[in-house]
Amino acid sequence: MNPIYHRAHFLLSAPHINVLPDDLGIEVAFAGRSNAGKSSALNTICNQKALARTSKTPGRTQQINVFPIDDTHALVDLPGYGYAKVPEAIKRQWQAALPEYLSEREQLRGVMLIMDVRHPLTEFDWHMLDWCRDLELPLHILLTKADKLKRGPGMATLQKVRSTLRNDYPHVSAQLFSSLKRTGIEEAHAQLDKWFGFDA
Ligand SMILES: Nc1nc2c(ncn2[C@@H]2O[C@H](COP(=O)(O)OP(=O)(O)OP(=O)(O)O)[C@@H](O)[C@H]2O)c(=O)[nH]1
Repeated sequence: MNPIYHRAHFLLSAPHINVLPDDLGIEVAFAGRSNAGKSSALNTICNQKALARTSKTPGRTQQINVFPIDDTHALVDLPGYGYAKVPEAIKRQWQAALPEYLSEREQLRGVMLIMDVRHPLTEFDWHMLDWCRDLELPLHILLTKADKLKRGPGMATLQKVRSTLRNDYPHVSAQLFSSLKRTGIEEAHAQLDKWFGFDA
């Protein structure tokens, strides 16, 4: 487990990718369908209770939140996707901005895609998978809320996701995760270490 992630701290919320600062160094983005458990996963990975606000009300994460770890490495929390109460115009704006961010953000090294293990590979997830594949951007799936399933069904879901993606999505890896039980943290840290170059 790499304690460097415990140093993550909130820097800013950006309403649009155009106003993100350019000098963040290497960046890893966290994406996910609204309510998948993205904020909780970020908090767990960074060992902080309220780094990214978690909420039982889906969709509170409507801005791009930036959490530097140090001067040259940052975690970026992208808005939760698919929240019903967000006005259509904002949804459309974000739908257009997301692929733009993925394609134009030069310092972006990888994407952590958070899925609820009970509802993996939603329509939004497939868009993310396709965009990242087209850009040859590595993507790692956290199948979170794994505590909601027994070990057998959890492992079966993981194997199913891996085998579904194996042939057509070579830049994708996947793991089980639980913020509640704090499982899968080491594996998630190892993936981040790789992207940030902390494993060298
Ligand atoms: N059992 C269990 N519940 C979880 C886990 N992670 C998140 N939750 C719950 O799922 C709900 C949504 O979690 P959040 O982390 O706020 O989800 P989010 O994806 O950031 O949601 P948005 O703000 O809409 O983007 C909350 O009620 C959490 O307590 C987990 O690992 N296990």
